[in-house]
Amino acid sequence: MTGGLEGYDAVAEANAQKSVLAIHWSRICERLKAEVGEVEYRTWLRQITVGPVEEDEITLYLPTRFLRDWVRGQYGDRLGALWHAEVPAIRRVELQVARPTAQPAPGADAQEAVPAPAAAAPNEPAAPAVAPAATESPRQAEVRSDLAAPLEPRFTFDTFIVGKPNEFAYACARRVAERPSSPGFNPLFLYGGVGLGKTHLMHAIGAELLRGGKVSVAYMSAEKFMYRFIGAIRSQSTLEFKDQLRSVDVLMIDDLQFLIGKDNTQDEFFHTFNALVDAGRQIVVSADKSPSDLSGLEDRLRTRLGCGMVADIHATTFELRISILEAKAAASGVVVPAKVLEFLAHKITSNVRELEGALNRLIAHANLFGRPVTLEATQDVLHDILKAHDRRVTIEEIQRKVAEHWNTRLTDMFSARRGRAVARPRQVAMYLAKQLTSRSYPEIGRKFGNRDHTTVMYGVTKVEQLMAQDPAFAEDVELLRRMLET
Ligand SMILES: Nc1ncnc2c1ncn2[C@@H]1O[C@H](COP(=O)(O)OP(=O)(O)OP(=O)(O)O)[C@@H](O)[C@H]1O
Repeated sequence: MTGGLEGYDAVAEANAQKSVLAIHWSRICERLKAEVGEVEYRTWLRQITVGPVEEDEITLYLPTRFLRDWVRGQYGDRLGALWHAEVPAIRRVELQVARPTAQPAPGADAQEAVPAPAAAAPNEPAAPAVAPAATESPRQAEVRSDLAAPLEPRFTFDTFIVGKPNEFAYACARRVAERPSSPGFNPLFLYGGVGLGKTHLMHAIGAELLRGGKVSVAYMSAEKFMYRFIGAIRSQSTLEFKDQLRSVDVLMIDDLQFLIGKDNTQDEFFHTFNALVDAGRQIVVSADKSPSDLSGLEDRLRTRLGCGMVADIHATTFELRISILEAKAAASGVVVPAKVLEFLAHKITSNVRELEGALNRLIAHANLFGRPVTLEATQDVLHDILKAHDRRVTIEEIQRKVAEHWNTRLTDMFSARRGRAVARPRQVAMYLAKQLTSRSYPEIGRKFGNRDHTTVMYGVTKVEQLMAQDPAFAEDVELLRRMLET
């Protein structure tokens, strides 16, 4: 944790450029996916990695000449236009062949990726040793953007509202941010239901640590961890991946429950975990359940996870919801009457993400039309969200009804089977889940056998397209919707 070495500025600048480009790139990828569809995207575009920008030209890398030529021929112009729209200073895209070392495109991670083959077991890398880049460069305050996701600037301790349900988790997070690797607090295990602030607290720890000193922080979801790991096996760079991970001061892994059933990745995580803790580095993990309730994780991992500090975040109380709404309304600069805040806090009790989403919509509406926020306007603008909350259709109910209707097995809603006979009803159930509940794409994905949110987005779009093309199919879906609504 030393710093101030020669070359620091250049490294810091390069890192800053990398993380800014990564943000632009992830937006471009979302657009590309929407334009060309998931399958095309995964076949041709997901392997692109972003290189440097020089003057008005950005370099993008592809792993083989064939892919490079294909992408250049089919998508070269579109890539150029999308980059220019994102970053007007970029006018040209240069496609080159290179082994990927930069951050791959979001979703580079096959959603239903085959776990690592036995021949490439995590602890027996077949690859030749690759020099660990991270340990060679001067250590500095950095988010390891080469390795992990950028931190969300909104998620700080200052913007986290503390109340009874989360005060213990908040205090533990603060303590870790102030004194990482303290005995009794390593690992810090945060758990609780969806949308209650686990990710927010993890990012806040990261932001605070970066503010305070020369420390390298890597935050990533467990899902990303797995895909990075699989990617490293495929590209025969597991040793490099391990070295990168083990060179950070603080490793934060979000939504650990994703690793349930992914034995090879669990194994790798376990070894990384031990190596880091033994070297006095801090680990922070979040999950939807406590370590002891995470059945499906290996016992030795659950035991180690529970060895430090375990802190839960409980469901919100009315008081906490009001405090959060007040703070967010005040930060927006739009006047939201107390009775509207109370109405929202009464109606939307599921989690903070939904509460925040509803308030944001009201604020956006007020800004757009320049009208004051009133209770009547709230009921009107949020009628779909409020209806979903009144009706309380669950995703499980939707899955059951859809499976019955198409005469498929309920388990196929969660299975990895992809044949059209099972995939289509699954997509319809995803579509109805999006329409009839206020769940987010990632939450829906989790309910469908831990699928990626992009799979859900693709499924929803597919059903919309089919409904537009095929009136009989549209009628079927509408019928199901009506049955579920009543
Ligand atoms: N106490 C809080 N104060 C302010 N904002 C909060 C609080 N709790 C949650 N939020 C906000 O709610 C949203 C969802 O929180 P977050 O993503 O941290 O949830 P999570 O527990 O990680 O959910 P998931 O299990 O889905 O990953 C974020 O925008 C976050 O800023």
